[in-house]
Amino acid sequence: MQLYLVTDESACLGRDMFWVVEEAVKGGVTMVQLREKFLETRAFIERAKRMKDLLAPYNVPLIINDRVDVVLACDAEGVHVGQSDIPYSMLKDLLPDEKIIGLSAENRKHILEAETMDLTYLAVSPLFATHSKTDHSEPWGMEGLKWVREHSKHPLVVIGGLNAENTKDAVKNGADGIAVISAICSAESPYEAAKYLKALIINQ
Ligand SMILES: Cc1ncc(COP(=O)(O)OP(=O)(O)O)c(N)n1
Ligand SMILES: Cc1ncsc1CCOP(=O)(O)O
Ligand SMILES: [Mg+2]
Repeated sequence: MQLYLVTDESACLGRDMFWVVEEAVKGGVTMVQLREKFLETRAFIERAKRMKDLLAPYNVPLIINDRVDVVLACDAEGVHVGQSDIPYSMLKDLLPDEKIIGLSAENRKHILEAETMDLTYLAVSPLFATHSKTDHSEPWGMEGLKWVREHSKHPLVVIGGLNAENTKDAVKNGADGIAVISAICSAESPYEAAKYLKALIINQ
């Protein structure tokens, strides 16, 4: 979870997304989320299976955005859901106990509600404004992250506008993991970008 890559084919500058992901994993990415907002179900499953085969030799877990059916169909390691997605209580019934569950929290109420949940991580979303998600809510900012760290028992992932300039600060203020789309997918070298971010996280 330390360095978490969220995929977005449109952010990959015309390069093959699987190539981008493999370079990023070689550079130090520790978890990958397949985020497909427009694919039909069968194409999503096929892509998820291919991604799982790519990640397995590196022991990097595959997380599926939004879709429990796709998690089950390709035996991915887990799911990431937001506040408008399938509710946590249903997820717990549908998924085997060992699956990773990540949940987005967009405000203080979400953080407090999550205290009774058995989550693998809670995403502070978004930390900063970003063009990679058009419908995001009001950013938490660094002060917001400090508040979350004081009030949540969960491992925290930050997402939204994370890059080489602000990663160290986010970790200092309570982030256990940094999740990115553009800082890796749109980097000239996804390998070097991941390596650099990973070093910032480890040596903070
Ligand atoms: C690691 C991580 N954090 C937050 C999100 C956002 O999830 P959500 O609010 O459900 O929005 P969509 O990604 O589904 O558009 C995420 N995907 N990953
Ligand atoms: C999927 C998602 N959820 C909250 S912000 C975001 C996009 C993060 O993209 P970037 O790392 O390019 O800011
Ligand atoms: Mg969602």
